[in-house]
Amino acid sequence: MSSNHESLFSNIPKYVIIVAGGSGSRMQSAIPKQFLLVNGKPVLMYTIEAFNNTEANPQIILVLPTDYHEYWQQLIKKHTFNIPHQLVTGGETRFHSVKNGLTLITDHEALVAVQDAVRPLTSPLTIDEAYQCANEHGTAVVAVKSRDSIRQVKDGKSVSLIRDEIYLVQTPQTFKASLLRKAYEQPFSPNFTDDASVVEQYGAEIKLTEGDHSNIKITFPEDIAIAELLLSKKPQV
Ligand SMILES: Nc1ccn([C@@H]2O[C@H](COP(=O)(O)OP(=O)(O)OP(=O)(O)O)[C@@H](O)[C@H]2O)c(=O)n1
Ligand SMILES: C[C@](O)(CO)[C@H](O)COP(=O)(O)O
Repeated sequence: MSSNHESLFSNIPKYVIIVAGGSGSRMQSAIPKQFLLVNGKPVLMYTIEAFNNTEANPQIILVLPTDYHEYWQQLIKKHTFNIPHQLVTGGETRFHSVKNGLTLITDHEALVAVQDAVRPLTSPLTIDEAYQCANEHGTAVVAVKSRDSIRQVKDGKSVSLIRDEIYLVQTPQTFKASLLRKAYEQPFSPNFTDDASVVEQYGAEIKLTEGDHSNIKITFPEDIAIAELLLSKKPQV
């Protein structure tokens, strides 16, 4: 990033809404997966640290399940975690949790990233590139090309799709605040599986930025072991 670019960029307020309001039903753990320990540290702390290590240096809004605010305070103390952030209560679905996070952002000129709390391997470079792209185009969704061949199953029949046209979508998903707020005023649809689908339904074009196959979402029990391995190979900042 050139210094000119950087100074232009630094004038714009930036936020990240880290959604950690889910229950992690597929993980089947005693506590929601965002609090599980990976190499001794809660998943969520890695995710917050990644954003804290960016040039963008966004204000952090953390969406937590209602019942886990006190638990989070205990974790903060135990791990002497001191990255500043604001807390919001989670909603019934990811969509509603993002909406709750957006209530804290009144600045329409800002850039807002939405990040799954359970992606502890997102790199600061990926995050900065996404803010940059959203600054230029209004939208930036991190994605990777499929490494596998793809077939679509419909009405009991499977057809091959052109692999080079298929991207797997990750987070962060970053937008101009005014656009994201308007998009999230739409009524909820079960097809809203991420922020891009909400903003696309509102009518905006979605720009993709390059992600990384290691930016995994911790979803099933085996993902904890994969994250432990990948994080142990990552240089700590
Ligand atoms: N009501 C919800 C549901 C999900 N999320 C967050 O959205 C991210 C991605 O969702 P997912 O992996 O599906 O998490 P869970 O909903 O917790 O998992 P599951 O679907 O297995 O129950 C997670 O960081 C999760 O905490 C949220 O903030 N509020
Ligand atoms: C937002 C997301 O991580 C992009 O890949 C994904 O859509 C979340 O899906 P989930 O079913 O809520 O885990």
